[in-house]
Amino acid sequence: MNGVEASGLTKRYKERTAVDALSFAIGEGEMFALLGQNGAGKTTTIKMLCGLVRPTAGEARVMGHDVVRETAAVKAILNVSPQETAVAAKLTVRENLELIARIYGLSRAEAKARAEEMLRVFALTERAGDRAKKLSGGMQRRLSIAMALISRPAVLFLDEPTLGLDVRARRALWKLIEELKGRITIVLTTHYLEEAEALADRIGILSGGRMKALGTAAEIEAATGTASLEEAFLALTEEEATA
Ligand SMILES: Nc1ncnc2c1ncn2[C@@H]1O[C@H](COP(=O)(O)OP(=O)(O)OP(=O)(O)O)[C@@H](O)[C@H]1O
Repeated sequence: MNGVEASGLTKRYKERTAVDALSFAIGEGEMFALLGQNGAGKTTTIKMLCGLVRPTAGEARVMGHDVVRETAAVKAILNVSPQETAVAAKLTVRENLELIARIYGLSRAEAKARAEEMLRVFALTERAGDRAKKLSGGMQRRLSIAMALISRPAVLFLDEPTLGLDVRARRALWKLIEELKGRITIVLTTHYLEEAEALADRIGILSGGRMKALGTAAEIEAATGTASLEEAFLALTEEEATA
């Protein structure tokens, strides 16, 4: 079974086509990076895959469940770590984790146990009693991803997971994300091409709502006759930049 698949997936807002007939499949356990300039359609695509925005046309499935007809099932098996971290500033780090676990229906004891596990995995145990607003940007990102993972989703969407982080914090987060590789299906959006190259099994490049290329970094470079992912990206998104 594929982790995520889309067929002719389209979203139109009045005269603007945000996502234009996308068809692709992401294997179960694959780490997939969705790249594109601002306004290329990444967020709209992810919102449709999460059942948050209704497609104008086409269809999509998450672990075999249709995102429109089986929205509840889709929401139960995926989770999202959004661009703006969804951390409650006034709650402690541990409380944030337990709250999400409880929202997902875990018992108090289970929620506590999972929160401790996440604190350990994400190296936040020492800060567990601190209010979330006191954490550094890197720690808040780690907490945000830990919160998305506490429900043990089969599919995880990571929207710009390392936005605004310094080099060291970014590398630390890459390591944590890498450890998830193969265990769950991950769709990650990023503006950092080196992040996509470091983490993703395959990369999709969106421009003007269309998938301009899909494959490994090497395949995309070969298909565009370029020597780096950055050059390939610039070549594939040129049309949009001058439109
Ligand atoms: N609710 C909406 N109503 C009208 N137009 C929208 C709406 N949401 C998105 N759009 C338009 O759809 C297009 C794609 O937007 P989207 O947010 O998906 O891009 P993105 O690739 O995620 O960009 P970014 O990198 O800036 O986050 C843009 O032209 C945007 O203005």
